[in-house]
Amino acid sequence: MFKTTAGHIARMLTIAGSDSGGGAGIQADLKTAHQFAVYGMSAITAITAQNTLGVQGVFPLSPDAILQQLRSIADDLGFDAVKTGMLGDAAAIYTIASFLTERATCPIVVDPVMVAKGGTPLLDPADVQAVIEHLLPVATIITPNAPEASALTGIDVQSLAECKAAAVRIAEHGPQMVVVKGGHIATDIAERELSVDVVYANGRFTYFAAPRLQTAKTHGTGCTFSSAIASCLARGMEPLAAIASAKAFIHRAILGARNWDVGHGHGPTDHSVQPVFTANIAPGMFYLFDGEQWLERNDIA
Ligand SMILES: Nc1ncnc2c1ncn2[C@@H]1O[C@H](COP(=O)(O)OP(=O)(O)O)[C@@H](O)[C@H]1O
Ligand SMILES: Cc1ncc(COP(=O)(O)O)c(N)n1
Repeated sequence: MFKTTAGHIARMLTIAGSDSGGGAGIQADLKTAHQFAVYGMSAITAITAQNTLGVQGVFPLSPDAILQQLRSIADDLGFDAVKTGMLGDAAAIYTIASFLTERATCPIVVDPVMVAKGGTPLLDPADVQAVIEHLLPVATIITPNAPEASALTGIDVQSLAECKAAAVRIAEHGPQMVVVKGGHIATDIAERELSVDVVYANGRFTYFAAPRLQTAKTHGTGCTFSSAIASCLARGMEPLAAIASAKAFIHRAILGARNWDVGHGHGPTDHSVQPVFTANIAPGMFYLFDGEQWLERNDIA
């Protein structure tokens, strides 16, 4: 059931690429919004011919085609949160950032997508500067993975300490909150292999950890995570609670699809798992998700 407040239905807009394989991009974003009982809309930036083995083709849409979609949505439907994913090139990034500056009065989650899981570039490294100059200043929350945090800062991000250093550097460009995701780095804490997402805002770090799941079925994890954050923000949740819910959701989604037989490579996650809504998240703490709930575990940090 959609969450309504006096007839208002929470609405989330994704500005991203299409994944023909259905596991990442706008397909992941809309499935995620639906699972959070949020009304999802999309402005498509590029069409990819893609499956779990890799990306076979990329067909970008013109900045004008992107802008017309955005105007159609803004002129009629409106939105309570925006998420951006794969954007194409510097011209598309500039068009989208200008639109958001003029027309968005809601939270904006930027997932700075650069490379697909199989290794295909989805953004030319020459266009990273456009992300820094135009997109970071409009972002409420930015969610780079470790290689993206490296590309945005020049810091070789391979450890928790480097995640923290990169987060501080990225925040200097304007986003209110930075989440450096831990999917790509091995973090052993108290003899447990964890996937730790580091959040930085207002000079403080908050940590969201979950056991690292041993599986290659992680296609679309970043898309799913960022659209879950945007969906929670659209529902009016606080940013840290939104990130906790999103991390719990992606953990359950990876777990849910571990025995799936969809595709022969990096398989998709299970977007039909149940969201976890968490209210009591305090800044500056270390949280561990046990599959059901968030536990405050400053003892293991
Ligand atoms: N093997 C894993 N086990 C548990 N959580 C994971 C795993 N891989 C990724 N995640 C989580 O999925 C989300 C996306 O992370 P990541 O894979 O780093 O992003 P991206 O898809 O952009 O590369 C993060 O919350 C991360 O902690
Ligand atoms: C259209 C599109 N957008 C984004 C990704 C990145 O996927 P991931 O979430 O696994 O980083 C992708 N593979 N395809």
